[in-house]
Amino acid sequence: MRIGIAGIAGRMGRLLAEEVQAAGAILSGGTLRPGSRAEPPAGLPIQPDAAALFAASDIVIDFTHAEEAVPHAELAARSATPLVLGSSGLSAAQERAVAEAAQLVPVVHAANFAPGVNLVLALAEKLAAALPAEAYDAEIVEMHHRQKVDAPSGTALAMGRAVAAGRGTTLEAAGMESGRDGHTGARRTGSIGFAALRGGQVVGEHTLLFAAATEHIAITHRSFDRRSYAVGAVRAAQWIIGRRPGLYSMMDVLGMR
Ligand SMILES: NC(=O)C1=CN([C@@H]2O[C@H](COP(=O)(O)OP(=O)(O)OC[C@H]3O[C@@H](n4cnc5c(N)ncnc54)[C@H](OP(=O)(O)O)[C@@H]3O)[C@@H](O)[C@H]2O)C=CC1
Ligand SMILES: O=C(O)C1=N[C@H](C(=O)O)C[C@H](O)C1
Repeated sequence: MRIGIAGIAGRMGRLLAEEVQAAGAILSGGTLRPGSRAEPPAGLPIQPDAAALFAASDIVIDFTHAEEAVPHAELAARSATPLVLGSSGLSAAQERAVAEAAQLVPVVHAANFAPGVNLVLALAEKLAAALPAEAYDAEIVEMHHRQKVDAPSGTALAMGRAVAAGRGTTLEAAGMESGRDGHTGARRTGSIGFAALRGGQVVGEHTLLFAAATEHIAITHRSFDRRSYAVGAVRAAQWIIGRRPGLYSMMDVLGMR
């Protein structure tokens, strides 16, 4: 199996290259951002552009940037090359375009490829179904390294969606309260709150709180090593081969639904 890696010089790209090789797959190459000054990992094949990467690969893994998600999904559909997509911060229109491409080619898009986070997402939905939204306010706090460019994190949004699903609604309908500042007014019942911290080299921390008048429940997931994401993404790449076109999640890969 030939696996290609978009953004091979990135924090995730480098680890993905190692994990593809550790899994015994062939690393068909990687791409750099046009004009990039980043040093690619020594000895790894660099493709001139994304089209060449897709042509040389049986599967492509993309952990780059939201802006690349749609062009990469379209290339995947055109070349019938399954895609494992990890980038976060996609707009609603970008999410829709990826879903459209996934009608033609299998795509795994996950906010977080670490197995533990996916268990937390399942738990979040169950807790939200059991705890009345009128009494238990759902708040999500996340912290990441100072280089992260999008907020709230994709994982925090996935937690919000899981809570909304448990309450029989959507995140959009429930309402997001994000980045509170100034005279915000009182919290709206049923809305889902988000707070994003950035600093140092925190790999990724997420806490989901259900806060009521007399008690609160908190579930925290902490990632200490990006390798758990890379191992999960390579597992998704091995799983996706031979699947029907469609948009899959890490829950599908882990057999959790
Ligand atoms: N789903 C998951 O489990 C996880 C998802 N992520 C997500 O993966 C993405 C990448 O994270 P990370 O590896 O930390 O980021 P980095 O900035 O370290 O790496 C991004 C790589 O993509 C390249 N790139 C290509 N096109 C673009 C573009 N348009 N804008 C910016 N970079 C581009 C960069 O090139 P250059 O080197 O020239 O800048 C770089 O090599 C993020 O969206 C992050 O949120 C991260 C970890 C886990
Ligand atoms: O940018 C990161 O680093 C991470 N991004 C993902 C997200 O936005 O949730 C996953 C993980 O938290 C690390």
